[in-house]
Amino acid sequence: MAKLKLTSWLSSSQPAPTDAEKKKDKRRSYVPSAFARKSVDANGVNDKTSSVESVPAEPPSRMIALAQQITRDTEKLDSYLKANNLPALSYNVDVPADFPKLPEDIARSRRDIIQASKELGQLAHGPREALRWAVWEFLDVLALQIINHFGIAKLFPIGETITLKELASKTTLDPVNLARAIRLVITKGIFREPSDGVITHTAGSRILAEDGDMQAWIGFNAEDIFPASAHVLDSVKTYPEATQIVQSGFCFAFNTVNKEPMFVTFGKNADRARRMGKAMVSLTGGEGYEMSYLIDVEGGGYDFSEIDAVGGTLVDVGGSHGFVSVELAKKYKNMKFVVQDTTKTIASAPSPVSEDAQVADRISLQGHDFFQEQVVKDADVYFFRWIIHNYSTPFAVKILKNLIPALKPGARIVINDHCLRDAGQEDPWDETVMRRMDMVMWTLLNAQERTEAEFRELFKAASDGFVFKGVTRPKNCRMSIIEAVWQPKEESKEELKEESIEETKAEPEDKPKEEAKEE
Ligand SMILES: C[S@@+](CC[C@H](N)C(=O)[O-])C[C@H]1O[C@@H](n2cnc3c(N)ncnc32)[C@H](O)[C@@H]1O
Repeated sequence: MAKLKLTSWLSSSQPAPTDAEKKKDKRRSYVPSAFARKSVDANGVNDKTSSVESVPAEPPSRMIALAQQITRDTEKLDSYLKANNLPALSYNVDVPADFPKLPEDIARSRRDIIQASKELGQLAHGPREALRWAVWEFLDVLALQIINHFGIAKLFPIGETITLKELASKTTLDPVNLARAIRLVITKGIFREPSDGVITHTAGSRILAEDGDMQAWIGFNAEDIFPASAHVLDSVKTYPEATQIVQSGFCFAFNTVNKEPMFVTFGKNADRARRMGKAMVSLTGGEGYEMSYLIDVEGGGYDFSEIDAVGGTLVDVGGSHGFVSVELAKKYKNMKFVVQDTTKTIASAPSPVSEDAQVADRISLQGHDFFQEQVVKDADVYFFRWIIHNYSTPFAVKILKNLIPALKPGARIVINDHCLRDAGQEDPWDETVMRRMDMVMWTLLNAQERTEAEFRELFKAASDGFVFKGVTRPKNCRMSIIEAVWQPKEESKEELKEESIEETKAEPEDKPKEEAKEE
């Protein structure tokens, strides 16, 4: 097995790494950086994300500054809503579930309100009490898990009331237990109790009642990720290097350690697999993840027009049912697409893949395991969306290496994933979401989100023939576009090809091939 060429944070002046340290290094290409915020004010707040104006003489306290900012931004948002005949914001059952697309400055105000009010609340709690109760947030998830699992929101009509007793009679839940769970979610604006023991809907409970994808999102998070997250500690205590997909918190939670990865477990349970699929639909339809960001070139999406002009081919590796390729094919009328996924996933894809024959005729679907050598030779683009973040470094490197025998000079590798910025450099809410996603990857798959430097290292570890082009990110989108181009030194391609084939036979330790076979 060829050695991974990863930058080590242990400089040569330091003692030689132990075996355990070497194993840890395999997981991620560690890039020292990041804990120092670039621009922090005297109160420890990142001034890049705060639009509080400084007053030269005697600055207001942080709390006052935050409160003033909240007032200013709230007035701005409220005026915009009024000017556009949009309903005032409330928990009322009839308010729209989503904001319309807002102009940039109003969207900025909205984000600042969210962040500033969170910070103000923290300050008002004080450090000790804020910490004490931060760790109890999992209990909110528990209550939501119960409410969602038993479909409580669907049990009585929107706009009507129901007694807790009657509501309980429609479930197998004990009325006292139902009341306990429902009264905790009420503190989050989900349902309301206008009089003792009488429940009615809010906008939040209405979504829970009507949005099947949101039910799946909550179910997947509360019933799969939540128990799995409670076992990450077991997993890292047992396997500190945390690189193997069959040794994740998920595997510990569901008794599949060293047996099968999560994808295989889900492949054996149609309901769970469907729930995860719908949860992904909910996520990718949500703010910051819409597919339009990839397509909209003016907004920073990827420009495939050169490839389209020559009728080139894009391979959508791990492309599920091909919905990304379908959207691309609608915009690029000459390109061809090969969507690859596990045989099981491909078998369940809609046929035709699109109602539009001009689109469908240019898209073919193919069962292919990306832990095997790439079978589509000389394509122009190999595209990975939401794939590389599912794997720790040894696996991700292997996926890239498996491309090499198929690559022609100039072939592009385009990854569409999160790309983490240095700590404190992201919009605070986006940073929270992206770092939580990083924890989800760890929990489920011993995988990770990556920084630009880590993506660069990943390509470098796979082969020097990959020339890293960099990372772009469409405005307001959380996902980035990471690109490398295959430009091998003449003599190295054969060598790399042999190396890749050898590694397909040998590594990584937990036999990823089984994953694709069973899926
Ligand atoms: C998170 S989904 C991403 C799907 C799609 N690219 C998207 O943007 O939504 C990961 C996909 O990888 C597929 N997959 C998992 N293991 C695979 C393997 N070994 N070979 C090919 N596809 C695989 C799964 O079936 C799933 O469709």
